[in-house]
Amino acid sequence: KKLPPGPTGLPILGNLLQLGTRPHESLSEMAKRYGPLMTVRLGSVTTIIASSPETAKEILQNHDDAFASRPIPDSVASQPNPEGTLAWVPADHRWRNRRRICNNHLFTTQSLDLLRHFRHRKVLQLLAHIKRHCDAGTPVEIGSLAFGTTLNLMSNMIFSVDVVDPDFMTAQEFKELVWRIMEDAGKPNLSDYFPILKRFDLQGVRRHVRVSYLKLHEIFDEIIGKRLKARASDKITRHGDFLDVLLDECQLDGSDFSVETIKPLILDLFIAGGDAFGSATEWAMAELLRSPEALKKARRELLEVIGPQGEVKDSDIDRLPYIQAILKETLRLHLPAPFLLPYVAGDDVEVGGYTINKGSRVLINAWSLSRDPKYWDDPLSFKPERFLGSNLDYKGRDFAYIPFGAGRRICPGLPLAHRMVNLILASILYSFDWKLPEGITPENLDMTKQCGITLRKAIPLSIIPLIE
Ligand code: HEM
Repeated sequence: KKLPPGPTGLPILGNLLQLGTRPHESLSEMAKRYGPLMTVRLGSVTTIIASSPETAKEILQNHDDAFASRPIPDSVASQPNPEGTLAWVPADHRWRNRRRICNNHLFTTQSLDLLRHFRHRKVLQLLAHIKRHCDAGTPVEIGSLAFGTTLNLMSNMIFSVDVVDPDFMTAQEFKELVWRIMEDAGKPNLSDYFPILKRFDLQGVRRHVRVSYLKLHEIFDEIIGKRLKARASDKITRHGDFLDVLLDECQLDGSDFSVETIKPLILDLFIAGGDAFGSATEWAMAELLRSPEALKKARRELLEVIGPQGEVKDSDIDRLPYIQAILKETLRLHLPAPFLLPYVAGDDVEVGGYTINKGSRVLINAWSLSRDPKYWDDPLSFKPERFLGSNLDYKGRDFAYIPFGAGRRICPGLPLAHRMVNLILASILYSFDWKLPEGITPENLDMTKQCGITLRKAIPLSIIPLIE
């Protein structure tokens, strides 16, 4: 069997040290030498890196059966009942069941249409908060505000309550706990590179992250407990939210759902959704403040479509091609998940004349695909125009551009993300003009990325809202 080629590594550590602080960049450089299907050894774990649209398509589409499962990171495994998650379980009947329920009750066009008023209300609360900063002339951290707005949107879809103070003053605990989990889960962890060392938890990641997991599970316990009590009484207690659906499922004969296993599923939705939304909004605004022409064009489109005295609604998004192009271009340059989520080979599979052995980890370097000069003209420049009049979108059909992944494990939140991030972006651009704080110019705005569970801006973007 011929393994894909790759760099020679050190004894024990393998190629771990060659990853550096920005693994998507270093692996992209290595792929130039070793090819679009490359083997690296990360500690004791053999990992295959796919870095071309062709190899990504082979893995995610032509052999999606063999690459349908994921390895579970040690930090995720530290929460109670980790087998209840959606993102980190093998693609078996339980995974299918969870995807079906999420798809049918959260992400269909019909359910998204029904929740329009929630999204609208959450965006109005965000705008009211920004207005206060505008009146005071103080800057806002736009990524963090978008993150909080998303958590409340999700918590209303799931539980019919706000988990973050909609005025962004108090009740930030939920937000901080989710943030802390993302920070901990995003740190390189020796237990994942040397599974034999797991039980020693040498960096204390498992112990540390478990505290946040337990606190969030406690918050969920309280909400679920209240709902169960109400359901047991005679009152009319249906809220029509996702928790109702999950509790109904728990009651079915032979159900693989229980009150314990729905908590990791709910948490997955908060973690997967919140950070990606926050990061996409923040990068889009950073790029626009570096490209005053694009910012002007976006505001002009909004004024023409919405008129001078209106409000952006989610039904307007289809009529805002330039805003949509800004989001697409942002996700091309700043994919929240540069390697998507990891896969594990369920079988020996032949790809491009090489064998990927059963049990190998597989990473798709989607960051590298969406900057490859073979497929993109002037790939490092921010040019939303490249998406205007083009059929290219992020639905996983074109393998040079897969910020939401592709194949059977493509992001289920894509339809919500499409509506919500476009709505937030359009609303904040329509209601305010924006400028950088004193001393920061479009040329010296720091765009350094920080690798964690997502690729965030290392220095949070702080910008000043204005009303003309
Ligand atoms: C800008 C927004 C978002 C981006 C860029 C994004 C991106 C991704 C990516 C790249 C994956 C991995 C796909 C793969 O491995 O092929 C993923 C998986 C996932 N995403 Fe998203 N996502 C976003 C928003 C959301 C939202 C809003 C939710 C839920 C409310 C969500 C829930 C999930 C879940 C549950 C998975 C795991 C699916 C599975 O393994 O079956 N995402 N997302």
